[in-house]
Amino acid sequence: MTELTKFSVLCSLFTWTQRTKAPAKKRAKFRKFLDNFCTDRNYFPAIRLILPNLDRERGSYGLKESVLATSLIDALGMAKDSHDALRLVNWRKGGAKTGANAGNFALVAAEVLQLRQGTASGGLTIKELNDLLDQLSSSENRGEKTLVLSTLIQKTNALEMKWIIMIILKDLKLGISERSIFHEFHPDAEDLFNVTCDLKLVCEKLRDRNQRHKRQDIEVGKAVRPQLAKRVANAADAWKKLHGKEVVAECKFDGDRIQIHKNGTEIHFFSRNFIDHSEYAHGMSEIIIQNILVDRCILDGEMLVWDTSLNRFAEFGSNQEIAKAARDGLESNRQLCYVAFDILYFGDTSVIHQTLKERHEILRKVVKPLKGRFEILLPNGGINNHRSSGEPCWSFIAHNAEEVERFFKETIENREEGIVVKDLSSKWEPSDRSGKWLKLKPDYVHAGSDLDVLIIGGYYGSGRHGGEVAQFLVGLAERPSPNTHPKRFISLCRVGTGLSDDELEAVVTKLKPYFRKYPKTSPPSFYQVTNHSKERPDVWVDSPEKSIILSVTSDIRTIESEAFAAPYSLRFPRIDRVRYDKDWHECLDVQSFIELVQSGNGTTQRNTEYGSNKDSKPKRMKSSTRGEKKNMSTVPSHLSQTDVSSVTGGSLMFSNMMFYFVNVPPSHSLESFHKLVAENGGTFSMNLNNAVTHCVAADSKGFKFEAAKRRGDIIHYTWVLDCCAQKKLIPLHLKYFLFLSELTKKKLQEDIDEFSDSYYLDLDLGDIKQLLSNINRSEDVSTVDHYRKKYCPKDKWSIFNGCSIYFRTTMPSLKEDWQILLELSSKRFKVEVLMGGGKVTSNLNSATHVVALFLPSCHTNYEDEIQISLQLRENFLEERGCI
Ligand SMILES: Nc1ncnc2c1ncn2[C@@H]1O[C@H](COP(=O)(O)OP(=O)(O)OP(=O)(O)O)[C@@H](O)[C@H]1O
Repeated sequence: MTELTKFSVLCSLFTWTQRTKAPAKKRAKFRKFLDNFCTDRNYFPAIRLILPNLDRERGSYGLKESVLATSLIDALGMAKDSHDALRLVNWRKGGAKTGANAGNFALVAAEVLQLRQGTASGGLTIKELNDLLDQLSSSENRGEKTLVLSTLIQKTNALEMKWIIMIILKDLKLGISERSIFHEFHPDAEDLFNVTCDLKLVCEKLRDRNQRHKRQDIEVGKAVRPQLAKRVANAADAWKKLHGKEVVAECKFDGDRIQIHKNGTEIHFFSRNFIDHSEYAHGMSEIIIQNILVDRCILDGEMLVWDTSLNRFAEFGSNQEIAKAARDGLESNRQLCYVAFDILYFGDTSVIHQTLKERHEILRKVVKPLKGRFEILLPNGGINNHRSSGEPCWSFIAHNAEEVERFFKETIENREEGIVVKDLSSKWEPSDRSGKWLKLKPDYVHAGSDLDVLIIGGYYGSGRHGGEVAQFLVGLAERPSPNTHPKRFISLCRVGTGLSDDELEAVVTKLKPYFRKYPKTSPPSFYQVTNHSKERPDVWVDSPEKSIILSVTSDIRTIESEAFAAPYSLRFPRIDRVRYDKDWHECLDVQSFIELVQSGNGTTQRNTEYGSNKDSKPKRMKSSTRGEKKNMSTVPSHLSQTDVSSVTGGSLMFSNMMFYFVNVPPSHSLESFHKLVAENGGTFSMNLNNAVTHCVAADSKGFKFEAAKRRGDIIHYTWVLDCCAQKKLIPLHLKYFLFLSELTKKKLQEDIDEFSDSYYLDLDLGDIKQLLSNINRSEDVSTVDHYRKKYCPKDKWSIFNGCSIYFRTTMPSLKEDWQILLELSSKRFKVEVLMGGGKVTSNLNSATHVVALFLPSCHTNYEDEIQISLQLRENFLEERGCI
């Protein structure tokens, strides 16, 4: 009898399975357990404890490690500040005693429990345990949960309690896959589970291992394990894999994968983990009922949020918030929107065995789309119909790899997550990831030196990294006043991946002396942080000037962040490398970060165009839970609009043009350019958006420049100045381009050489200078240096190589004729310097040497000085082997 079997038997099976390496032996032992202890073939009570993550009969326990720790402390009646209580709370770090177990909550708990529970089994049966776990999941507050936990503690020993904790945390770490357990249980178990997601049903229907089960089709009301996509490296790869097939390429929407089951007025919203998300019902059920034209149906798709004011999908992460707002009847310009990309069932038949092409046709007939609320994704029609012309479409039939590649690029430029390429002749198969759907996502963006962040805190790891800091809280600098170092750092994100174990250890070892714990409510004052639990590190770096810079990369998209103090956080951040070569104060500042996010993020750009009546603020920044962010300006000073209200009109030469200044030369301010543009009838944007017609820059460096390059041509700022000086629109000769896009290059291929030099346009001296300065000469310079060193190491033609010499020739109260003499002699010296490969400079600041010339005219003391300076000169020449 399964239910009367002692839980200790199951514990022995767990312990044995965990220790045994050979998969076959593990499976054999599991079979033995089923045959010997489940003689009544009532398998579910035991199997739900073996595969707790698949059991949907019991609701969630609402107990993750930290709540479980405090509940156990109460259940055991321990003082909160006792040594063992702290070990439970700090389970990731562990204590001296827990060393090896740090990072594994169940093991740390078992150590603590061992001292209190002893080793004798409490004799709990499988039925009693299941009843108590039912109580635990249905109890509504922590007090009730604590009572159930204390009953469990009374009826078990430490070993049994350890396994119960693992069941509650839904991860037994047995080292045997779900698939092996299913296969050993019954050859059809996995298939049946995939189409029903119902463990109880699987256990009940497949009691006889020798009796095969007729392949079951999907049913309305029972979640199906979703078909998945396989990742490919690039469009060519995708094309190769689907060779000869008819292929549809679709945008990869970034929301929650949701299966909608409609049965009359009964609607379910099943997630990938087959949880029914009833919170979507308030915002969506009515729409689903009215716009699905059949009574029974299963749709596959993505739940997203549509922003009606921006007319686009909102960034990932707001589904729950908007679902709650819909439930509470709150007005908002954002609403839930379901995008159906497939149909699995309609009427009274499953259609997963039909081809995708056929399913698309069914989808078209069955769903009446509603803009921004309920969309269908079809290559011809559906959501594609309301994209404005010029915008990339959401889905299309691809004819070659180049088309897929272009679509992928457009989608990424539009800041979507990626694309999914599908075989139109394929069936829909539950849980399949064999390659009928291929996903293409952008690689991490290598921000290079631009995304340099400072480590400000550390989190203890779990498992292999238990007991040591394994992740970091990183921050950006608050922009310091000129010529000073930053004084405060603003939390940006938590990052843990990217470093090898050795690299991680090296960083942690270096920082260890500066790791300090601070009370939860008062973190170090030099960090601006939130009180969000996700952010709170286990230790802080208590002196930023001792900390280390990390270069991080991330998915190209950022997210608005409530957890961290910076207005945006990074999505899927990774450590690119540790920047031991950089000082702590060389960390990126938050305003530059905002600038680079906004320069590349379509969702934040619409309202920032000069001349529009719209609100000119960039995207609203969410306030943190405790309002720390309120003190920070949402619009950094360099992003705030230039006030051009007082500008009086000049020409209209820039009319119909919108300028975006990537950067400006030090000699000019951004405002001055904005004013020039406005004076001449143009408009400007603070961000790089689709309306910008002219991207202008002074310098081809930086993240913003890279972002602008991805979009197209970049013009040198001198063009704007030249137009204004000549009061006419000068043709955009090639010399005015700082960067030419491939498209423009192609167009101009017949007119220019590799350095963008025109074959037939006449150039003046200024043009040539400009052209030369556009050429990256670093390689040429190093080649010249190489030959100079090789062939004339101490030659008189290169004695002044590398010197930049400033001549002081003016002297106060010098007679005119003496002054002429002095200048004549300095001329000779200057020629000498030039002949020796040096430079003469008139800028004292850039000089490597200063030469003062004196004449024995008005003051006798000068004679001494002449002697000294001549002597100096001789020494100098001698040093260089000239004398
Ligand atoms: N047009 C689409 N077709 C299929 N899946 C889509 C589409 N748009 C968005 N998706 C999402 O992409 C997922 C498919 O990718 P995959 O199967 O690899 O899921 P994943 O493991 O969650 O991957 P990722 O982390 O890349 O989203 C689906 O689960 C779904 O949520």
